Amino acid sequence: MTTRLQGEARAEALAKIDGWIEVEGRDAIAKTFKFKDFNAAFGWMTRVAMVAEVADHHPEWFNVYNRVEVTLSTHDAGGLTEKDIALASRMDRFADEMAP
Ligand SMILES: C[C@H](O)[C@H](O)[C@H]1CNC2=NC(N)=NC(=O)C2=N1
Repeated sequence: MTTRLQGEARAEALAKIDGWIEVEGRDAIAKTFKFKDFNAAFGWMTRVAMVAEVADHHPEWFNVYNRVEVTLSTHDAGGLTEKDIALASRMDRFADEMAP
């Protein structure tokens, strides 16, 4: 069972990902991604969905047109774990690959 990130390990993990904020009142991280248009946003979501399903670790997200608001937390652990950091990294990498 994955354990919640705390203390130094948490700080180190958060330092590895860019642009993610800690959600107030909940042990989770969040980031808003913006794309060229809806197709680009949905294409990115599709790529993320594939790796999320394989990892059995799923994002909470909300999409309108070219914007995707993402929140990551590990429900089973009741907070932020390495699984969230790993998914956040994949999301960032996929978004970078789509940049013009
Ligand atoms: C039963 C199933 O494996 C669990 O509910 C998985 C599915 N996806 C999940 N996603 C997230 N974000 N956190 C979890 O704890 C989680 N658990």
